[in-house]
Amino acid sequence: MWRLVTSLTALVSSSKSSILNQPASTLKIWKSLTTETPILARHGISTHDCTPFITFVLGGPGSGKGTQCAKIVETFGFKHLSAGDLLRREIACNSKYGSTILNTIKEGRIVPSEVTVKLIQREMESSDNHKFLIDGFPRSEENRIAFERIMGAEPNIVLFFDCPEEEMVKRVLSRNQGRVDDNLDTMKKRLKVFEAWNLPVINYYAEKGKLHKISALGTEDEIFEQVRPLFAACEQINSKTLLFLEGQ
Ligand SMILES: Nc1ncnc2c1ncn2[C@@H]1O[C@H](COP(=O)(O)OP(=O)(O)O)[C@@H](O)[C@H]1O
Ligand SMILES: Nc1ccn([C@H]2C[C@H](O)[C@@H](COP(=O)(O)OP(=O)(O)O)O2)c(=O)n1
Ligand SMILES: [Mg+2]
Repeated sequence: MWRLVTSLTALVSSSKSSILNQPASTLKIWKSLTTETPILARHGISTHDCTPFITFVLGGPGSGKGTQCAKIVETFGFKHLSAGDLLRREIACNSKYGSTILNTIKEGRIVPSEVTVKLIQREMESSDNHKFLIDGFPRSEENRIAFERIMGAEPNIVLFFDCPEEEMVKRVLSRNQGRVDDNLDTMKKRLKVFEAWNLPVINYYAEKGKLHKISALGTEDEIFEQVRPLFAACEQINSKTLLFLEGQ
């Protein structure tokens, strides 16, 4: 359950994290509680009042978004929603949008926002979890605005895996998952699309003070050590807030 808003300032400044490329004073996080406790009940806080905690996970193709999301899920219990996976599922089940999505993905372009947001919405609304990692979304300002309009929500934090193009190309070409877009031709187009459409979204969240830029070079574990402090800080807030409530 997600409810109170707490400032991370103290926690972040004591975490010695190098990933926070913004003043800690601008960082706000919603308190997360996954279970109803007597302490909460005494304070009139119910799990029915849930507001989701939303993390957008951005980065170029092959920057390691999916790999790091799996680690966040395993360590912090988030629900992982990969926009690309949801779209590929539509192709696989021959939905009415299937062939349009397939052609768009092959050409390295972005699927119309209405389609992608509806898929994300369906998953969020049917999930018992309230902590979401939305991976590979928003990929354009149009995506971002459609999400805000349809869901009436904004992300609490945004991760950006910053990776040199050369490394992204290398990783995508050796990904070996049988994806129709993992070839040099589509990859070149995807990199152009990333620069033209995704970078403005990244800049938007940087200006809003929500962006956490992470260097995507290094081993998977080294990269996760940059990610971990962010979510660990959220967990620390949970326990501190509970202790605070307990003292009331
Ligand atoms: N830190 C890393 N170093 C080397 N290869 C990586 C790293 N992280 C992920 N990979 C590999 O690179 C490929 C792309 O990673 P993936 O998580 O699918 O990226 P994205 O979701 O951003 O496209 C995968 O084959 C993955 O195993
Ligand atoms: N928000 C999104 C996310 C993905 N897509 C489409 C277009 C993308 O090139 C493909 C693949 O996305 P995916 O996030 O799975 O790709 P990477 O993991 O970054 O390689 O899906 C989209 O149209 N809109
Ligand atoms: Mg991915």
